Amino acid sequence: MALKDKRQTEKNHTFIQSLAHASHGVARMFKQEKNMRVHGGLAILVILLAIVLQISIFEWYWVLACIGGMLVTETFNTISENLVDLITGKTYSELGKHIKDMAAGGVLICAIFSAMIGLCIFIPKIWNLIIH
Ligand SMILES: Nc1ncnc2c1ncn2[C@@H]1O[C@H](COP(=O)(O)OP(=O)(O)OP(=O)(O)O)[C@@H](O)[C@H]1O
Repeated sequence: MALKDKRQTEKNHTFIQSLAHASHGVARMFKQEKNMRVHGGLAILVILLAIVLQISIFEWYWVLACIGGMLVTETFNTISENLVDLITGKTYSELGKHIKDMAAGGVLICAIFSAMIGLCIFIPKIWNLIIH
C-alpha cells in the first residue's frame, strides 16, 4: 500500500501510490518550511482579493501562474536545501552555500516578477474603487 511501508526504496507500483507519496511531499514541505506556509497564506489572500475585485479570466490566468510559479520555485529551493544538508551533513561548504543561495535567488526572482504582475492587475482596480 501507499505509505504503509515507510522504508520503501523501489519504484511506486501504482498511480495512486505515486499520488500518495507526492501528497506526502507537499504536506511535509508545508510542515517543515515556514516560507512555504507564508507563500500559501499569501496565495489565499491574493485569491480572495481577486474574487472580491472580480478580475477577468485573462487576469486569473496570470494570478494562478504566479501562485504556481512561487510554490514550485519554493519547492525546488526546499529540495536544494535538503540535498545540500544531506551531502554536507551540515558542515560548511562553499559550493553548498552557492547552491542554497542560488535556489533562494530563484524564489526571489519569481517573487519580484509575481509582485510586478500583481501590481499591474490589482492597483488599477483598487484605484478605481478609491476614486469612484
Ligand atoms: N552547508 C552549508 N555550507 C555553507 N553555507 C550554508 C550551508 N548551509 C546553509 N548555508 C548558508 O546559510 C543560509 C541559510 O541556510 P538554510 O538551509 O538555513 O536556509 P533557509 O534559512 O531555510 O533558507 P530560505 O530562507 O531560503 O528557506 C544559506 O542560504 C547559505 O548561505
